[in-house]
Amino acid sequence: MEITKIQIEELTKTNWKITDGKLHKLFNFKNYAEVINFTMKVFEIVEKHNHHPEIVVNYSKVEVSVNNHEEKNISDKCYLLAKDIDFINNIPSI
Ligand SMILES: C[C@H](O)[C@H](O)[C@H]1CNC2=NC(N)=NC(=O)C2=N1
Repeated sequence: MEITKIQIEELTKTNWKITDGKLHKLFNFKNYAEVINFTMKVFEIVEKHNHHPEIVVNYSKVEVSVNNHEEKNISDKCYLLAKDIDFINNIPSI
């Protein structure tokens, strides 16, 4: 099922954006240790969701992008994954 406008509005409040047809968020951290800690937690929940985002890892930031591969759209699975990633990160990034 495709993501709803209400779900998009909700994710916008925690700085998720839609770029190139994907749900996208940049997470900032103090250092690489924090980056890896966060990324490992993301790997864990991704397997539970069976929905796999693109993850770009940098020294102090992690970029997460997700869409539905076949339909090339953003679905409720993307929404649920984004919510869970926010949950493990706890504090919304700028
Ligand atoms: C067969 C398998 O469940 C699907 O291909 C899943 C796996 N992980 C996925 N991850 C993402 N991001 N999009 C998908 O459409 C997708 N499809």
